[in-house]
Amino acid sequence: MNDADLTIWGSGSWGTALAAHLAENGRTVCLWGRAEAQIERMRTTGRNEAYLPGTVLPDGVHLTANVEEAATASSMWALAVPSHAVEDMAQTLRPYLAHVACAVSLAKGIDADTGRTMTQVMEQVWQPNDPPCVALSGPSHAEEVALSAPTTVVAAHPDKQWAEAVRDVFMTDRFRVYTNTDRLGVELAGAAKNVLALAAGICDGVGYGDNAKAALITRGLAELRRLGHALGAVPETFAGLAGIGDLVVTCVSGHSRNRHLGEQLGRGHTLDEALDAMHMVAEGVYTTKAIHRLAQEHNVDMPITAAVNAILHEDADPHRLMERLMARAPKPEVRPASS
Ligand SMILES: NC(=O)C1=CN([C@@H]2O[C@H](COP(=O)(O)OP(=O)(O)OC[C@H]3O[C@@H](n4cnc5c(N)ncnc54)[C@H](O)[C@@H]3O)[C@@H](O)[C@H]2O)C=CC1
Ligand SMILES: O=C(CO)COP(=O)(O)O
Repeated sequence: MNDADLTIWGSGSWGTALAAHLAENGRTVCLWGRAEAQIERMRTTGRNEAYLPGTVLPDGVHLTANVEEAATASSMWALAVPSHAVEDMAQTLRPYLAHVACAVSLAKGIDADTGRTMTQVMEQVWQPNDPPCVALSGPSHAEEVALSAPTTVVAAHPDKQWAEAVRDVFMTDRFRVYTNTDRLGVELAGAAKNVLALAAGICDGVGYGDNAKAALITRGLAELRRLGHALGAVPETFAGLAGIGDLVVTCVSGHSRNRHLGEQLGRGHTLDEALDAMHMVAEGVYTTKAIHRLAQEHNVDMPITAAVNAILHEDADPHRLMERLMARAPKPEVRPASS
C-alpha cells in the first residue's frame, strides 16, 4: 500500500480511535503498532480489545507492524505513541523521511529530561530534513471520537498552510479542526492539562467536592497562562480548545486516565500501586516533573503543579498541601501574566 491518506504510528486508544473515525469517513489509514501479535489479533477480530474495546475497525484501516510498509504508505505521518516514546519513534523513522511531506504530533506531553515539546523533539531528531511538524490537540477522549461523538480540536503550526493541510485530512462532520499558528501554546496547554487533571483526580479521591475542582481548573489555567507567557506562547491560546477546552474535559471526564490516576492517589494508593493497576498511559506522571522544572527555571509561580509534583514524587500528603495552598498570602485574582 502506498496511497493511504494518513499513517498513524501507535495502535493504542488514541491511534485506534482516530484511525477508526477517519476510515469511517472515507479516509484510508495505515495504522502501525509495534507488537506484531497485537496487530494480528486486531486483524483477526476487527477490534482493538486491549485499548479500545467495542470499536469495530472499518475496512479503510490497514493494519501493520512493519515500519517500512507504514512509512511508505502515505506522505502524512501522525505519531500517536506516548510522549516518552516519541524520540525513539522519530529515530526509527529517520531512514524513511524522504516519504513524508508533513508530520503530526498527537502526544500530549513534555520531554521529561529536556523540557522540549513533542514537535521540538521530532524536529531535533529529524533535522536537517525538516518535515513540518504540526501539533493536533484539544478536548478529544478516544472513546467518544471512536463513537463519532461531536469533537473539536486545533491543528497548530507557525506556518498556517501546514495547520490547514492537517485540518483537511482530519476534519469530518463530527471531528471539527480549527487552526492556530501558536504551536508552542497548544503543546504546552495539552501537556499541562494532564498535570491539572491529576490534581482534579486527587481532589475527587480525597472528596473535596465541586467547588475545589472548579478552583483547580480556574487557578490551574492561571498558572498555565503564566508559564506560557514566560515561554513566549500567545495568551489567547489558553482560552481555546487546547487550553480551557481540554482542561475542562480532562478534569471532569470519567474517561480520563490522568484524572483516574489522581483519584487513586487521593484515595491513599501509592503511585506505584496506581500505575500497576493501569495498562494505558497517564502522561501527567511524566510531565509534572518537566513542567515543575520549567516553572522553576523561568521563575514562574505554579503552586498547583508544585503540589502535584510533591504528591507524586515526594510522597506528600494531599490534605497538608491543600491547607498550604489555601493559606498562601492573599493575592489579587488578576495579575500581570509576567508576575
Ligand atoms: N486516549 C486519548 O483519549 C487521547 C490521547 N492522547 C495522547 O496520545 C498519546 C498516546 O495515548 P494513548 O493512545 O491514549 O495511549 P495508550 O496507553 O492507550 O496506548 C499507547 C500505545 O503506544 C504504544 N507504545 C508505547 N511505547 C511505545 C514505544 N516505545 N514505541 C512504540 N509504541 C509504543 C503502546 O503499545 C500502545 O499501543 C498520549 O500522549 C496521549 O496523551 C491525545 C488525545 C486523546
Ligand atoms: O487528552 C485527552 C482528552 O482530550 C485524554 O486524557 P487522558 O490521557 O487523561 O485520558
